[in-house]
Amino acid sequence: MKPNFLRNTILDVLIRIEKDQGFSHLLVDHEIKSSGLSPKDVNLLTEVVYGTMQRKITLDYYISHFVSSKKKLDLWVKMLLRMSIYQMVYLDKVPDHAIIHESVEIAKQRGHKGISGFINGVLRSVQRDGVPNFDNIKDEVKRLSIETSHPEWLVSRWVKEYGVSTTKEMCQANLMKKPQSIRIQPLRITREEAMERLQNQGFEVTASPFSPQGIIVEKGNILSTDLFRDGLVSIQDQSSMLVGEMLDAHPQMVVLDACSAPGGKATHIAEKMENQGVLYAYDLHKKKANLITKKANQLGLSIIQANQSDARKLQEQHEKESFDRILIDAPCSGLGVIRGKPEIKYNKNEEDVKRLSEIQLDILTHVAPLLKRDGLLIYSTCTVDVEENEQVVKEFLSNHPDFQVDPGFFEELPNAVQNASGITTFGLQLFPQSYNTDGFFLTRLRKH
Ligand SMILES: C[S@@+](CC[C@H](N)C(=O)[O-])C[C@H]1O[C@@H](n2cnc3c(N)ncnc32)[C@H](O)[C@@H]1O
Repeated sequence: MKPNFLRNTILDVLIRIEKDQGFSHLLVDHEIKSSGLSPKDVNLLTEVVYGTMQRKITLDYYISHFVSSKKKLDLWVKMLLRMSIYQMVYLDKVPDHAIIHESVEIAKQRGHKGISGFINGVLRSVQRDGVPNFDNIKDEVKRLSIETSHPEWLVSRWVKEYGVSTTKEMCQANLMKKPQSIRIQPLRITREEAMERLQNQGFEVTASPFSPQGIIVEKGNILSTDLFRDGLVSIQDQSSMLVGEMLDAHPQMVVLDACSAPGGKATHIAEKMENQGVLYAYDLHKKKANLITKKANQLGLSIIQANQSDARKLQEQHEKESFDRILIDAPCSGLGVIRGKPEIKYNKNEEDVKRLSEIQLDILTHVAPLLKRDGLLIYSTCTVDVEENEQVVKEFLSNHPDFQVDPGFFEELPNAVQNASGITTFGLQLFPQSYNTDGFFLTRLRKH
């Protein structure tokens, strides 16, 4: 292996995420599979890549105290400073002098002597003086933006939508790790048996209060287990499990999942239907639609018919009022899943939110006629934003007097979320800080 291989790899991944606006989880997964790193190095790579991405704005604030704003930094130099300062401030695994030494070596390999001297100077100043605090930033939104590394437009928007204290908690929660959760395939294994088998393999697990199929995995890598390999469990955030729980799908029903890939919720619904009936699952992209079939096969679920289609054109293939249940898990800005995909907070903007809310309403409007009378439709997103969630539902209802938010929805929510702070007349907004889940919105509409 080349000298400083691990840190050079981390630097390359960070540069690619920034330059190509790549997804951190895909790039990290690719690197883990192809680089032959040891489990210990994989942990450090994951921690430093995600941590540096999560704290980008804060790290740039620190850097601005040691480097004149007039100095133009190459991307790799900026990234090397960010990842080095991240390790010095937030991790205690490696001593500062070792971090500085390695960073200077990398700078020598990639640049000229002046650059390695510059890196050495900045990092030694950080080591000597420590990083600045945020006390002198008087504007609250700006301070929160820099302290928790969320862009100012987003902090300001959340403050308007949810108030200062919820926003503060949300921004801070977005910097924390979230436990993984899994869902058992109940036609193959019980929750008790799965928990026992995992405990026997050294996992720390607890039963999810969101779903009788859910298990929270506090510690351990589920991907390496036979349970996962053999399709007895699948990975799913607890918030997403609420969809399958609340759709109230039964065996022999005809169900539509209009925006379905990669099929996490479709497979849950098929499990609820005990693999009897039919579940049509569509996605705009053919490649993604294939993922649904793959997942269904892994879990031994044969009632899912996955195909490519634009949800807005499904009336060309299906009769009006032909579905007992419909799920619209709409494309969204993803502001609820920042913990797992930190680049989202930097790549999205207010125009994206507006554009997506128009698409969401359009999909809802075109799919709604397919629902039978007295049927149920769930609208959900993995975002935290009023315009994409409550406003879309409000607008849809104002144009569709034959639909209402199903009062039974609120009554049937699991006890754990009965008093959630995000409940409004339009549905349930889960905040990441409330139950240590993704940020997620769902509501259930009934057609009369
Ligand atoms: C939030 S994801 C769905 C996640 C999925 N329900 C699950 O649980 O695995 C939204 C999906 O909608 C798809 N999509 C976007 N626009 C669409 C459209 N007009 N019609 C159908 N699918 C669409 C995207 O490709 C994406 O896979």
